[in-house]
Amino acid sequence: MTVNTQPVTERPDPRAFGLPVVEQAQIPAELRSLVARVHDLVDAVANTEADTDTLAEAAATVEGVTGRLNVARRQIGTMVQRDLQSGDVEYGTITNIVSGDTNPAAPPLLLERTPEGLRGEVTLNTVYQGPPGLVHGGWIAALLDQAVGSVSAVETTPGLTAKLEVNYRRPTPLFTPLEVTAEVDRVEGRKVFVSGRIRAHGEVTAEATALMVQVRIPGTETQQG
Ligand SMILES: CCCCCCCCCCCC(=O)SCCNC(=O)CCNC(=O)[C@H](O)C(C)(C)COP(=O)(O)OP(=O)(O)OC[C@H]1O[C@@H](n2cnc3c(N)ncnc32)[C@H](O)[C@@H]1OP(=O)(O)O
Repeated sequence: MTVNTQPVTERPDPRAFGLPVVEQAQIPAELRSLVARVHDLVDAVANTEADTDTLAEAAATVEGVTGRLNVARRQIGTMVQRDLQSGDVEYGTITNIVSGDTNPAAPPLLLERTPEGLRGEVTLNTVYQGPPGLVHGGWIAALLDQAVGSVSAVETTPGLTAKLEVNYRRPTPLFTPLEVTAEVDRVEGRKVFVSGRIRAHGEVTAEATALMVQVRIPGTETQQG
């Protein structure tokens, strides 16, 4: 791996950019429970064949609960600080659609550091369905984008996806543990070349290569190129 970038120890703190940061351990258990219940609710709604009286009652109940929760909303861009088992600190948006702690629509994908990069496991239900019984191709890309973006952020500094190429090798099944891995291949100035894979039953179902461009950090332009 060619490394020509900022040392990891200089990873920017989102607070310096005016973004609120919530420590993962400080997310209340009650909120985590609510997120899990609503995650299950989305699946139930997507698949229900309940009678119309039950549907109308459920809609009214959910509308009421939504109103009560909307009384106090977080600032857009709120970040969560995660302390990885490896001792690294990672920041992500708290509502990130793939891995956000408070997003009931997130599967969620939780990634941990390995000697090669990052690794996580996720099992998707019919909310993520594309073809019958299979994961939607856009969601496969989303999982891979998150994994390669995260490995770039953890191993170098945070960036945005400039280019993502996905090869769909085999159908990716629902209700099956999927292994997601990502690694940094090389770094050239602000350009971080990364790759990722999804495996089901040990077989690669999709793989991606991507270019992440590191975010410009004020005061470091000459180091970053
Ligand atoms: C803290 C939280 C962490 C949290 C952890 C993060 C996990 C998040 C994972 C999800 C990631 C996302 O979804 S990100 C969201 C989707 N992506 C986006 O919205 C990005 C939209 N695009 C952009 O904003 C911009 O194009 C950028 C930032 C990518 C690049 O703009 P820039 O910063 O002005 O840089 P620029 O000078 O143009 O390019 C720098 C170098 O990269 C090359 N380059 C740029 N784009 C491309 C390209 N598509 N293909 C080839 N090469 C390219 C240029 O030629 C140049 O090479 P050279 O001349 O230097 O050789």
